[in-house]
Amino acid sequence: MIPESEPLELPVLDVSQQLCTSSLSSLAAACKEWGFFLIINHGISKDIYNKICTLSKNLFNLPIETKLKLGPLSPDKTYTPHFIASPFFESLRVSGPDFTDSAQSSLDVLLGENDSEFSEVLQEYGSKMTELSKGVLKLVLTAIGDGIETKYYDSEFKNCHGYLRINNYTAPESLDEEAEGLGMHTDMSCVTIVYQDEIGGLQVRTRDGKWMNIIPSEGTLVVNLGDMLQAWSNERLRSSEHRVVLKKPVNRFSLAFFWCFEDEKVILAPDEVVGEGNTRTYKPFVCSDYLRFRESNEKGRFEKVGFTVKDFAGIGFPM
Ligand SMILES: O=C(O)CCC(=O)C(=O)O
Ligand SMILES: [Fe+2]
Repeated sequence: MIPESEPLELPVLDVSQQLCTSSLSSLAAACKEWGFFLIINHGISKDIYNKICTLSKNLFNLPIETKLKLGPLSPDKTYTPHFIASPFFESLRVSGPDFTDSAQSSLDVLLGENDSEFSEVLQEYGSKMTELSKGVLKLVLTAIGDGIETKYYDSEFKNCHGYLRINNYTAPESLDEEAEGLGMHTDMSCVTIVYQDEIGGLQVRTRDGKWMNIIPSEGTLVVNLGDMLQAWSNERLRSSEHRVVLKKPVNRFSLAFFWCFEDEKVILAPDEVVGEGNTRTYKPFVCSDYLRFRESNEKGRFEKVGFTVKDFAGIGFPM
């Protein structure tokens, strides 16, 4: 069994403030070392989480036959049933930029009717998370080097898009051993912003292989850097390896907002980001080819680390 890490001071960023040089350098260190950090004062209210949680529970409580109308064999494929990622995990995807439309079409299939309250609240959440993701990404780029954000944000990141996964973890019946709610994985995004409810269970892996608990705290969101940023930055930014463990016999709820490059984007670290005298560690690749590689590969599928962006495009890593 892998030991759990001693509690360490986690990087917390106040995103309502202009960051000073020392906060930027601790942000850069956190992004390189951990691949994640926490944010506060992000302007997303507790109220919106409660609403999404309550409304989503009604959907997850529908019979499985109904939910499977959006399952992996359906045209929409927006619902991931239990036993794909883990026996406990199920998830509904809502895609931007028109979150209302995406939520509405899922609801039409599930309920056969409109639920404007649900689609409106998801639109509000999606728009806020879009703005937050852009802001967070700009901060990360600013942190990794002078002028990087100014030079590359517009040219490289302006076509990014977001989608939301509403995750529901059913309560494990027996807790003789900790149940794995979601196995260790990396996200395929540039950045992912996660809200976890008060149950907790999100863990991030340190470079020396220890698991660090991310204790939930009201008003705090978790930012995980994803594979796309790891490759684009030539590993100056680390893709966070994380998982969810279920330690209590209760339902757990989370929202993960993925901010990603457009499918056709060719990912190649700019020379200035690689830095003089450093070796390039990734071949250029098309974003959608990597997504397909992860989906089609048993070990890379959904949530299993085994085949990641390093295996796909890392120089000196045979595919
Ligand atoms: O449920 C969580 O806290 C994390 C979910 C997650 O990592 C994901 O959906 O990729
Ligand atoms: Fe994740």
